[in-house]
Amino acid sequence: MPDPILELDGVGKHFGGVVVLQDVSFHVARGARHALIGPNGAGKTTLFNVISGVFPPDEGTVKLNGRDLAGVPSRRRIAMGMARSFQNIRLMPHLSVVENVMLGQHARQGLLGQLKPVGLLPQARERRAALDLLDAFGLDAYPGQVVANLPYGIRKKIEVVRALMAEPELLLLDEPAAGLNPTETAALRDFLMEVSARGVTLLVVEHDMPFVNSLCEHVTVMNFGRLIYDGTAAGVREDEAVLEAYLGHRRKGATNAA
Ligand SMILES: Nc1ncnc2c1ncn2[C@@H]1O[C@H](COP(=O)(O)OP(=O)(O)OP(=O)(O)O)[C@@H](O)[C@H]1O
Repeated sequence: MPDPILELDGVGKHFGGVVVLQDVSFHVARGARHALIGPNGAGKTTLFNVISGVFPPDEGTVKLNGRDLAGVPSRRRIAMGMARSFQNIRLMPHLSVVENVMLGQHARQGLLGQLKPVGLLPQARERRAALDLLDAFGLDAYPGQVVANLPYGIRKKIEVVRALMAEPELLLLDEPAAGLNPTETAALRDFLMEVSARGVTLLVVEHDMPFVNSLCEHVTVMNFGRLIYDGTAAGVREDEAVLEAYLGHRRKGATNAA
């Protein structure tokens, strides 16, 4: 791959005696919309935690823009260009939309966890940047509204916009379509296409396969902590190891012991 933004090489992780990730190696191309899929318990969230620096791998390396991230804490990774939005929305429900988006700037500075809402809310420049971002993504109807009062699909978009305040080159999205109805899912897909068109690389963990197929051109599949497929989204539908992982299909001629 000519210009990877993210490189994983031989990543392993165990919790006590349980091996959760084993020899995971793949690259994410700069500018890609790349999905990471696999059955429940395959290790996807654990891998996201290793990539974003929640905990270190036991083996292997993770590189961002060619730089080894060993020992680099999460907040520093954000400053280096990596942002993450979580499966369960982590917006502050009692704050307004624009205030929540402004907090994304503090995430870049490593302050999100230390902020006391309202009292330390920052300045006009950051408010302007947040408003511009909301405007750019068609969310200009919402800045003053309290997040708790908004539909789930809109809150999902706001969470992504907040992550964009950190001006990431690489955005990690953990099950962005979970809990959305089909209309909201389609709107989120269009929204993420727009984010991608602005040059942000997307790495997306997702169970919703129609959503994956309509958003991502590259798919990596994990099963039992190992990588079983890494290639085009079109090819994944034909791959026997993937079919077997999801559906329990047996290859022709395979024995029960195989
Ligand atoms: N802190 C931990 N301690 C022990 N085991 C863990 C820990 N975190 C995850 N695991 C185990 O690691 C395996 C992989 O979990 P992980 O959450 O990464 O999978 P996943 O692919 O994200 O699953 P899902 O699609 O259900 O979210 C599971 O068997 C899980 O029980």
